[in-house]
Amino acid sequence: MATSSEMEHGTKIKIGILTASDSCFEGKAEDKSSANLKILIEDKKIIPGKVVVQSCVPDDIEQIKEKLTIWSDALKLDLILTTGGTGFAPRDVTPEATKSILHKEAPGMTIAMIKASLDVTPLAMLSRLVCGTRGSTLIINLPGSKKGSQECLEFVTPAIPHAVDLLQGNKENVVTTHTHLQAETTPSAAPVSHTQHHHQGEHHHLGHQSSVDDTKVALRARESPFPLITVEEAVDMVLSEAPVLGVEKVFYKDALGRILAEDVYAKDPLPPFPASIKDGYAVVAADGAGDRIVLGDSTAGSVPKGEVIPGYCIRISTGAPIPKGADAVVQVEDTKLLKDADEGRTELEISLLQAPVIGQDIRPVGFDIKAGEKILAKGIRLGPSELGLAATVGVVKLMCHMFPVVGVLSTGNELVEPEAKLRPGHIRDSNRTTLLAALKEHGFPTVDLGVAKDRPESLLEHLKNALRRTDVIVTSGGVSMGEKDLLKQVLHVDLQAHMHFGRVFMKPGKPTTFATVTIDDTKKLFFGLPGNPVSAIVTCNLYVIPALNKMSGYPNPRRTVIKAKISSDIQLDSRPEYHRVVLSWREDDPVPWASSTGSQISSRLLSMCSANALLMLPPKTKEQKEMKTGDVAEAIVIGRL
Ligand SMILES: Nc1nc2c(c(=O)[nH]1)N[C@H]1C(S)=C(S)[C@@H](COP(=O)(O)OP(=O)(O)OC[C@H]3O[C@@H](n4cnc5c(N)ncnc54)[C@H](O)[C@@H]3O)O[C@H]1N2
Ligand code: MOO
Ligand SMILES: [Mg+2]
Repeated sequence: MATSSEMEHGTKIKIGILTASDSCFEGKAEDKSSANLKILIEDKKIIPGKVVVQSCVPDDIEQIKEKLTIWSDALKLDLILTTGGTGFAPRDVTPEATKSILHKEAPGMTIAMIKASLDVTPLAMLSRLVCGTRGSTLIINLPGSKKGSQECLEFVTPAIPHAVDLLQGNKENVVTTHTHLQAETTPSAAPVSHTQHHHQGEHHHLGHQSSVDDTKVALRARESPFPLITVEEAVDMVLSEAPVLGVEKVFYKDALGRILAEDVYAKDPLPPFPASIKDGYAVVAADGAGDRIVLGDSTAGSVPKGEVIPGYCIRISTGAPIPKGADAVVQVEDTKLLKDADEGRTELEISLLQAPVIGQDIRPVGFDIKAGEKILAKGIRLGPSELGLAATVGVVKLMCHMFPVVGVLSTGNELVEPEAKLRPGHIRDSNRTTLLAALKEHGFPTVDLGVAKDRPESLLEHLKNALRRTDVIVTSGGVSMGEKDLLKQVLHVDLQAHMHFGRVFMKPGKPTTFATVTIDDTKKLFFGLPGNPVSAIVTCNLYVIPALNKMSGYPNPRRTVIKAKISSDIQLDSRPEYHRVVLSWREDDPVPWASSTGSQISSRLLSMCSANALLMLPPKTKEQKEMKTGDVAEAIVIGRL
């Protein structure tokens, strides 16, 4: 459901992907990067184009040059992406090969990739990516790794359609882009209306001027302008704003976790032929107990030859078709061997120990599923057995609700990548990892939007990029009262977002923010979660997951709430608390017991470790200051029980 940049651009960019790698060429390594780039372009539509050619060459300067030249001059591709061969290894020669065939270099694109990559890893300093044009073809070197190539491509995608327009001489598109750019960068420009906004939506990624003034720190608000609402009010608001997404046909193998949008009927009956329920002998029941001559066999997957007549039987396996003439199956345990031949290779005669009953151990046609029967109802979630049922009846394309694409953005000048060296004053970004994993665990497609700095321009740039690529944006940090907490202002002032709430009476998660923006008649949801690691994941569970459930078509998108007993006394907080607990069952007690994960300070992610529920504790009152061991409270289930 993410915005299709194809619609914005109108033309399809012809793209080639060239992998330069000795090991991939020799088949010693899998070329994951080029496959991923193709998915990004054709499925995720990050560029309005089509991959028309893909090839892998060794790290050989002549072979790389040859491909680039033919693809530019003969195939007249609009864009060539190379992946691999850009590092410091002796065989890495992609930049040299590229440079030697370019007519003009485009260092700005290289700088854009390196600048943004440096926020991800200091090793980006070693990048040697070259970009430029040959004739009307734009050539971009990307790193060899899947992650690196994806990130770098994403960093330059905002400029690609315009670059192609310029190279192709698409005057109309070029003029529109310039006009919008000028409008966007005029300092006195009034805040855009919704109509203007969605018009600008086509190219808004080309300028990131923010109207938020973050310089007058002394004059910042000393009180939050947002009313403190209850969690119930907040959840209701989120659910009433979240739209149920449209439907699409999904291949059954890709439909796990989707909500079915139309009933599914069986075309054929199951079993499609009368089938045996047991391994034994197909017989004529009226013949009674006693001896039978074995005529042959019927095993699953074959069509039995011959007909069973009184005095005879056919050996049969579970699931095999019942042969003509037979009306009962007698399991092998109820028979005795009378005569065999060829040292037991042939069964000649057996005896039935009991008289069979007509129809015994036979599944008639349509016993499990009748032809035309409704087997899956609209609104159900497609789990393993539902997909199996679709497979059984041969319905391989299922009409399902779309999944929302969810982007996760961290904000904060203090954040570094987990793999980077910790510098003074910095901490590692954990929220992005936690939130992306939580969303993935629920089956939603995610986009890692990286880290924005606590600056209006950086926030705006990241949010605009996110708006193009996702249906729902989940950010963490920057929503409270600090001088660097600018997210609410950027949403409101620069993006004209409708701010539904900005504070909730809860612990953790008080500054949780929810806003919506409508672009091209499509509503995008923003969840500005608080930066404290526990606050972020608790509020993701409380607000984001139900919203995504609703968007995906769940008839009941709310979280599951059960009752639990408290394992030890808990002091109540002045705010309603969502206390992290591990629920487990004790012998002879049907109600689970909730044991606290320890200190509940919202910076302590350890308090989420192993927690499978959030115990909903009421705020402290004069009358009640604590809850006692054995008291019952409600708990939101957030993990495996
Ligand atoms: N004057 C007030 N100060 C604060 C209030 C308040 O009402 N008045 N609310 C407090 C509450 S409650 C919370 S929760 C936090 C929320 O703060 P922000 O959402 O503005 O988040 P930051 O200030 O950016 O960060 C808070 C904290 O979390 C750390 N952090 C941020 N992002 C990450 C990340 N991706 N991974 C790991 N840790 C992260 C950050 O370094 C800070 O320590 O505000 C209180 N203040
Ligand atoms: O509401 Mo904050 O999330 O306590 O730390
Ligand atoms: Mg803050």
